[in-house]
Amino acid sequence: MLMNREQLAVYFIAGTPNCKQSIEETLQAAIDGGITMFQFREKGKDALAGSAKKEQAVRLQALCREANIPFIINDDIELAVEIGADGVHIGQEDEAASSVRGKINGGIVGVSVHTMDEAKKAIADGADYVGTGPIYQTGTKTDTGPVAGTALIKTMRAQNLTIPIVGIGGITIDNAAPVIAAGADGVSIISAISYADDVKQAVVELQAAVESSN
Ligand SMILES: Nc1nc(C(F)(F)F)ncc1COP(=O)(O)OP(=O)(O)O
Ligand SMILES: [Mg+2]
Repeated sequence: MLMNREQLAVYFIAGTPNCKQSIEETLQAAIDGGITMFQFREKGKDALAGSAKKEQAVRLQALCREANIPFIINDDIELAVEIGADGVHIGQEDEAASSVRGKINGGIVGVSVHTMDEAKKAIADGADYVGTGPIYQTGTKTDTGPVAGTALIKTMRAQNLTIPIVGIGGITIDNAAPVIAAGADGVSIISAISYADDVKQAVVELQAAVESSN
């Protein structure tokens, strides 16, 4: 699936451990609010595995297909290939984007980067977008590096790297605008959506925050 940078605008990421309600209800409400891309990141305590994880992925993939938004799987390349996901997101400890691209025939490949060298390697390897952070303090990912702010986003743009960039880590309605102002094409959100009292409204407000700073 070809990706355009506008699809990164409000990129919802979630796994079953991150959701108050059922992940299906949360995802559908987020879709109704206007998310532009979804990533199934089934990680951490109580995360599903094996056939339960695959069946959950297939149900979420169907919701995304119905809404015509890309369905991305984090880390689990084999599962992405098996169910025909629209793409994968990989970290520095996974195989290179170049070899992943070969496996997901035309799917989207996103890479987590924390330095200019990692960003340049991801670009050379053919990544469709890079994710960088944590922009702010995050409560979700326990093994993050130090809070990075928007420095790497600004540096990448200052050096005329044009690859689509999404910021991640502690982003909320109130602090999303600076991420876009720094040069990111979108924001990746877990808790500010999945734990919102009104998921749909939270997405609507995030979309407005992103659009206001474009
Ligand atoms: N899942 C992610 N998605 C993004 C995206 F760009 F989509 F916002 N950025 C970063 C991550 C972090 O992924 P994770 O598997 O927890 O850690 P690591 O990067 O160390 O593999
Ligand atoms: Mg990973």
